[in-house]
Formats: sequence, structure tokens, C-alpha cells
Amino acid sequence: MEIAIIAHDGKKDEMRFFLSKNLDVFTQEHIRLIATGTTGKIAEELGLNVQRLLSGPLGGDAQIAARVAEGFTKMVIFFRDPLNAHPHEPDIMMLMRQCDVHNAALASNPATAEILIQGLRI
Ligand SMILES: O=C(CO)COP(=O)(O)O
Repeated sequence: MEIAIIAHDGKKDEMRFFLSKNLDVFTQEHIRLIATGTTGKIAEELGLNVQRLLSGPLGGDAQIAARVAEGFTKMVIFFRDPLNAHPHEPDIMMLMRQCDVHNAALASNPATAEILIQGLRI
């Protein structure tokens, strides 16, 4: 199963914590991780195998939206920062819309992501 991880700058510490807490899930053989550029670096620092795409503002969200649209990415864990403006807001909206169009699981905050990830624990 392909899972995308994304975190805005104000949420990167929470993403680091979330990933490190759930390494047992993210290292399962059937899980393939993709990420926007800087978020992917965090995953790499934790020893995870991850395909890093472009950074969000440069098109990373759009690339992940395309993978959702094509049916590759089935789950998106996207820790959004609602307290700051993002120049690529249209891309962010497009990604969330594509998740709904294609019924991909979408967690936009750690509380939801924790519950989602429980479903992958064996
Ligand atoms: O901007 C982002 C999501 O909209 C995240 O991009 P980075 O992971 O490259 O910081």
C-alpha cells in the first residue's frame, strides 16, 4: 500500500514524533512511502525508505494528487498548519479533493492519523 506523508513547516515536529512512534507500521513490507521533499527528509533521518518528491510549494502536493488520481496512493497523512498562509493553497485543496474523488484515506492532523494507522497494525 502506498502512503503519502506531508507536513507543513509548523507541523514538522509533530510529523517527526508521529513517524518515530509508528516505525513498526511504516517499515512493514507492504507499505511504500512517498513524501513531499522536506517532509521526506525527516522520514529518511528516521531510517525510513521513502520516495521524496518535490517540496510542497514547488509542486509536491500536486505530484501526490496525481498519484492519488492514478490510483497508486491509497492513504495521505497530511499534517496541515491552519494558522499560516501557504502560497500553494490551490495545490493543497486539489490534493484533498483528489482524495475525496478517489476515496483515498486522508488524515489532516495527528489525532486522525493515529486512528488511521491503527488499522495497518498487524
Ligand atoms: O508544503 C508542503 C505541503 O503543502 C510540504 O512540503 P515540504 O515537505 O517540502 O515542506
